[in-house]
Amino acid sequence: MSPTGEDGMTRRVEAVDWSVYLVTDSRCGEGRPLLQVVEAALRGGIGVVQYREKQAATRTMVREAEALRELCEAYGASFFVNDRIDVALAVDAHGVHLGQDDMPVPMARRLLGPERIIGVTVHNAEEIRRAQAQGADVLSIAPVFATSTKPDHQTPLGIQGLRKLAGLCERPVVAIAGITLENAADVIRAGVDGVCVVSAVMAAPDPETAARELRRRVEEARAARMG
Ligand SMILES: Cc1ncc(COP(=O)(O)OP(=O)(O)O)c(N)n1
Ligand SMILES: Cc1ncsc1CCOP(=O)(O)O
Ligand SMILES: [Mg+2]
Repeated sequence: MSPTGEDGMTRRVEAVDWSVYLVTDSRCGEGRPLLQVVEAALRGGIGVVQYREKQAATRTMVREAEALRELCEAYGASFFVNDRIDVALAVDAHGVHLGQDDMPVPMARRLLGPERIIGVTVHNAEEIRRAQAQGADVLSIAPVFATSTKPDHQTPLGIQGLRKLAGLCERPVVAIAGITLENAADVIRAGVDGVCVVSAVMAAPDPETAARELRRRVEEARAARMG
């Protein structure tokens, strides 16, 4: 399959730009419409958007997810749905993101087919080994730092813990939790391909500038890492 589908969206995992990965949370947008905040973030250079909505009715979710998928398409970004394989399929998302309590990867693969991307949250070496063996396409190491955005998170790994786990990953790998403009470069230097953020962009007074500045710091840190 070509990196870009007929609709202009990037479909192959190798072609996804993981640098700055926005996970949405409608409670973090300071009352602003979700689409408005995400569009500003896309203008600032977000490469991946994940629709993460825990409470809404399914009808609301498919409406919002479809609108976000179209927006991502317009900006050449990739679009994922958190947890909900049915919603991902209904709106033709690039893929889904699954945690350790969500649909197991082999079952998700049967439902999604070979071409949609499956991302998996990993907290330790055993989860990395299993996710890779089961064919996850991208790993998200969590939690790097403490965050109030997901209060039920596990004990934070810190930069040293992140570095150890990132070294075990043979697939694209990102990191999440408590990532801000101030620590994004340290996270990239620990060996991941991108940073995932909720509040650093969703709650920023100016989400476009926040996304642009995050991207600049990620690119600088990656360039320095490569020497
Ligand atoms: C990119 C990314 N990484 C981690 C998570 C968390 O997934 P999960 O552990 O299933 O928790 P919920 O987000 O479902 O509460 C994520 N969503 N995205
Ligand atoms: C979805 C998710 N999974 C682990 S932490 C987290 C939330 C991260 O939010 P923030 O970027 O605001 O710390
Ligand atoms: Mg989940």
